[in-house]
Amino acid sequence: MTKTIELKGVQQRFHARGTAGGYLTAVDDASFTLSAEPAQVTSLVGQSGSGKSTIARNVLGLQKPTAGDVLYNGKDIFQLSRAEYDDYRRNVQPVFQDPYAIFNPFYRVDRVLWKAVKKFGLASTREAGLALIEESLRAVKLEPERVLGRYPHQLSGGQRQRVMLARVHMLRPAFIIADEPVSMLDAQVRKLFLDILLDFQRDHGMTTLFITHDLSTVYYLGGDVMVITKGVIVERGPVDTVMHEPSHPYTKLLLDSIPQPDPDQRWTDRIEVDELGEEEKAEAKLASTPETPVI
Ligand SMILES: Nc1ncnc2c1ncn2[C@@H]1O[C@H](COP(=O)(O)OP(=O)(O)OP(=O)(O)O)[C@@H](O)[C@H]1O
Repeated sequence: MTKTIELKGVQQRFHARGTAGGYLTAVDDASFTLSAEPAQVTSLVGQSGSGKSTIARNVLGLQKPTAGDVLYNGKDIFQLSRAEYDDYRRNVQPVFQDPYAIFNPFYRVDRVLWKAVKKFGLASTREAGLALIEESLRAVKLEPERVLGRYPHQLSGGQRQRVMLARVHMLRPAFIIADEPVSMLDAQVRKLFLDILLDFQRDHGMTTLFITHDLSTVYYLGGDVMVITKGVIVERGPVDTVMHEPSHPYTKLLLDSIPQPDPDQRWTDRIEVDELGEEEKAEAKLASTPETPVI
């Protein structure tokens, strides 16, 4: 059976002071399906505060939607049996913007890889485990001898991100949920990271939900795109079609806001953020206690 992740009418509300009704609708009636076969890249693009990370958290089971369903292979992820849950945890892997939050600064980076080997029983001997770790580090263009034995602060942001990709490579999940994974990386390392994701799709059949505010990254990845604004997915389709023939005014606005390298054509347009002020949004976010994702 083809593995699937399906969102059906997902709505996420948060309590927020100073808003109409005392709550904020971060995601409204979101529905889409990700399928493991054929492997695909689907991007979710929208401005800051549009609800992208909330959808990622819903898909990863870190946030239970106020309404609607998140289904894994047709079953509600919040009601999986033990065996189904284990399968889901192995096959739906996150990659976040800042992997620094996931590494424990007191342990060498090896630990995150060895934990995956042990937790998911990937090797029966230490030698086999090490061979697997080294193979996966090489698959993400890292030299094992330059990474193993180091502490997180001794690696660059791009190297830390790729250690997380090495972990994904070891697990071979059906799905990667990548939430702004390249927004802290420079252009060259960003391209390297995106190429690795495309390799994973082509060579290992991994399907990625790629969350970003950056249309040029979406364009590079290809595949399908969903455009989200104010919690609502307003447009979706193949990247080429959406980019060249956008049908929703918001998509047109996003496209118009891409800076032009032509000095005679300066970037002057601003994108208006939604009706909540930035301060209110920041306050609403602060009011909640962020959970540290456990992987
Ligand atoms: N736990 C929470 N409690 C209250 N409000 C929240 C919570 N999480 C998110 N929000 C609010 O929901 C809205 C959507 O936030 P979300 O983080 O999903 O947006 P985003 O598109 O990922 O933005 P960014 O790109 O800046 O991360 C924002 O207005 C945010 O302040």
